[in-house]
Amino acid sequence: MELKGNQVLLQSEELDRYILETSIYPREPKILKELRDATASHPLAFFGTLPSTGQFLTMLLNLIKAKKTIEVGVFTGYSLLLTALTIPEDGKVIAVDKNRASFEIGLPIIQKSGVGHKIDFVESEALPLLDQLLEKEENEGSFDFAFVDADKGNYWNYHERLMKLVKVGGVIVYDNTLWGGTVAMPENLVLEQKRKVRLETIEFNKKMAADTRVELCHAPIGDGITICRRLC
Ligand SMILES: C[S@@+](CC[C@H](N)C(=O)[O-])C[C@H]1O[C@@H](n2cnc3c(N)ncnc32)[C@H](O)[C@@H]1O
Ligand SMILES: O=c1cc(-c2ccc(O)cc2)oc2c(O)c(O)ccc12
Repeated sequence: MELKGNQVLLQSEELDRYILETSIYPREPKILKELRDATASHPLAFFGTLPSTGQFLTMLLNLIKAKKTIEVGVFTGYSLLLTALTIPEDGKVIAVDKNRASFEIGLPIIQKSGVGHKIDFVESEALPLLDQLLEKEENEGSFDFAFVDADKGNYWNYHERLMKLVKVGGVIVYDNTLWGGTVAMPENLVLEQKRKVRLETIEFNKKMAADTRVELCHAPIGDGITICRRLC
């Protein structure tokens, strides 16, 4: 069956709600909830990183003690704000999005949070920005962490660049890599508007699975996330 709405990959929406209400919403920082609420009336509100994914990203950032990070795909800033809240006072997140207007919806909340100074937002297509970062030798292997949540057809292009920017032992997370569960469905059961990204995601997942440069974990959190750790 096609997955819709909040893209629940679990056995039931009730189980998804159970996890949210038991373990996620009560621990979600108030300022992130505020940003989520400010995004709720946006016609593309479903773009926002899911709180389940956000909670996992926060734990991962803490576990690896991430200090210098990159984010590709900001929208109104949910994952960006959680990153800035989690990295240390002298940490930095370089965030790129081709659309500044959506970032500006979250900006007043980010400014109020007191962690805005850790954020360098760049309005740009992501590929040229990553290429620009790579032009400076000092950026190579200098990032602890990257989160990618933008155009799915470019994920492999982002991966090739991020593999040079992230240090050996650093972590890259890709969002939406189960694409509402459609990656495992026959095409004829998938809504027409989801088919292109489904094929792009299947192709990306195949390439990632074969990439021996990384340790890999493909986890059914949120809309599916792929976590990879650079090995060499
Ligand atoms: C799903 S949203 C990101 C959600 C965000 N992580 C959050 O927590 O709310 C995807 C974003 O990627 C941006 N985007 C899509 N293609 C892009 C590209 N080629 N370069 C830069 N940004 C892009 C869109 O403008 C959009 O804001
Ligand atoms: O419904 C979407 C669509 C996208 C998307 C598709 C194609 C692009 O070039 C950029 C973005 O991304 C989404 C996403 O990241 C998400 O978490 C939920 C829904 C969608």
